[in-house]
Amino acid sequence: MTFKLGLTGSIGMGKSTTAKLFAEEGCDIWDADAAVHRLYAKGGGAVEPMARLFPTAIEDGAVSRDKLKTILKSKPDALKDIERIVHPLVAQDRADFLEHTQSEICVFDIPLLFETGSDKTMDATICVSVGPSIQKARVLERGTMTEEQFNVILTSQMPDSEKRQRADFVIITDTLEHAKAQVQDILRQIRTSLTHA
Ligand SMILES: CC(C)(COP(=O)(O)OP(=O)(O)OC[C@H]1O[C@@H](n2cnc3c(N)ncnc32)[C@H](O)[C@@H]1O)[C@@H](O)C(=O)NCCC(=O)NCCS
Ligand SMILES: Nc1ncnc2c1ncn2[C@@H]1O[C@H](COP(=O)(O)OP(=O)(O)OP(=O)(O)O)[C@@H](O)[C@H]1O
Repeated sequence: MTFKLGLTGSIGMGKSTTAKLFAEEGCDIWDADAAVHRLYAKGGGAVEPMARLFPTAIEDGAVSRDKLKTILKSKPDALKDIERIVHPLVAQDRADFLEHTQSEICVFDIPLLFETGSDKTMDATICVSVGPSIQKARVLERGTMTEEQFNVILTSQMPDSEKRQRADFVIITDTLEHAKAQVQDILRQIRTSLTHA
């Protein structure tokens, strides 16, 4: 039996970075954002249904994120329609991964873990968090989003404070060394609970 550890956190809080730390400790990782990238790519499962609803978002047989962001700029509500197409396909990708993993502890990096109710399918949950000014600076430093786009995403997510309250564990992502120590401590606790189960 695989122990399923759900990893979440608001935009730019350090999910991918923390997931890599778990991978370094030997955990298999499933990444919801990476699944969306596969689904949007040429030949991916989301291309056809997205083309039906958002024909202008298709470029060279793939879903263009830039085009989607342009659509969202004039129509923020379109995010809900995108989610209705994408989320069931993402759920299928996750089920396929779970069927094939051999890992004792798997980490599921899911930005919308609590919003979609996926937390209920996990054995434990983690929220990564850091102060709001560091969060915003880190996202804008990447240069892939404007402040306006950052705000659209942020307001569509559950507030950080609520995620932290709901999660079984919180990892503060202020430095890599601190995050690594917290990852190792969580794994120690889970492994101890598994050997005593
Ligand atoms: C809005 C889009 C075009 C922005 O693309 P872009 O490449 O600039 O950003 P990226 O995909 O890396 O997302 C950055 C972060 O935004 C957050 N985010 C993305 N989609 C959503 C959403 N529907 N609701 C809330 N937050 C979201 C996540 O924290 C994510 O890690 C893209 O995220 C998208 O198509 N989202 C819809 C699919 C979805 O719901 N994905 C979430 C994981 S299942
Ligand atoms: N523990 C940490 N110490 C220092 N910097 C960190 C830490 N964790 C993440 N960062 C930095 O914060 C930024 C965002 O991290 P990351 O991409 O892991 O976040 P994310 O939550 O996966 O983002 P998104 O929600 O956009 O997918 C990156 O520049 C990363 O280097």
